[in-house]
Amino acid sequence: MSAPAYRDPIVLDDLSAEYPPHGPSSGCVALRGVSLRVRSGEVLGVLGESGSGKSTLARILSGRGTVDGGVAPRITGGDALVMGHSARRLKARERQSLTFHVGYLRQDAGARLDRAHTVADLVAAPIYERDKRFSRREAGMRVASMLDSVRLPLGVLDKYPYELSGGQRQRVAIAQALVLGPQVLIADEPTAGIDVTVRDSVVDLLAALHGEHDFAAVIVSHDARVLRHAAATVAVLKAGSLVGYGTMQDVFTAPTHSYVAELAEALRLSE
Ligand SMILES: Nc1ncnc2c1ncn2[C@@H]1O[C@H](COP(=O)(O)OP(=O)(O)OP(=O)(O)O)[C@@H](O)[C@H]1O
Repeated sequence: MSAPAYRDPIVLDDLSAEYPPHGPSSGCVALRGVSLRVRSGEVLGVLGESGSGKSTLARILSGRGTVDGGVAPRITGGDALVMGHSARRLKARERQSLTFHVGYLRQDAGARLDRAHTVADLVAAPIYERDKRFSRREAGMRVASMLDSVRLPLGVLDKYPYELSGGQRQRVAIAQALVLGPQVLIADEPTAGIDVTVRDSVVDLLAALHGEHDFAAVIVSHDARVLRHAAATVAVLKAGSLVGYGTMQDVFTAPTHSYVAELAEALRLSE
């Protein structure tokens, strides 16, 4: 299940994607000719208003296809290469390899943790999904070390999601996304739904984990302030098109689109 040779973990080449018509839904173009790349160890922030295509992009990059049994986005033009795998032509075996190497923190991940399982079982789940006979002892050690990484006490191991705060649940979800030691992390709105007082600590945690584990990451947010400390480069989407791309500094000091100028102004006001 090794990945093909590649230079940059993520390369988007003129990527267009849409949701095909489904039942009463008439379908929708979600991404329009997006090109960008994420280099090894780089953190890219993806910004955009609601409906701009951020989650669609995250979903495609994660290699997971559909979530919640909904319609999966279909690539209609260009391609996304993730660790050398073409998202457009992903075979089942390649998908397995990709999902092993790419951690995915889906939108509302903390809130969606299965209430019927303890933290220990939830964080270990990706390990046993891969290998049912994996050593319990080794998995336990890995889970404990992940909890430590996400700054949670071992006392939460036997707790259920409903016994934790929103911020703690999100940390459990982050531990789950990282337990297989991915080379790429895709985090979709990691601070959404979390109390404003702990929002910064979740972003700081992601930045610290990135420093410790050196994965490449794509962090999606509708809020530029969330990305300010975590991402060096940023891609701004508007109605599925890329309207800003480069270092945070370049994108916001010389905006090339009125929407990016609005974001830059909001950032300045929040300083
Ligand atoms: N399963 C789906 N079926 C049909 N259309 C969809 C589906 N999911 C998203 N869309 C549409 O695709 C477009 C992009 O949606 P997407 O969820 O990627 O946006 P987003 O930027 O992540 O928004 P938000 O910040 O609200 O999560 C929107 O117009 C949305 O209505």
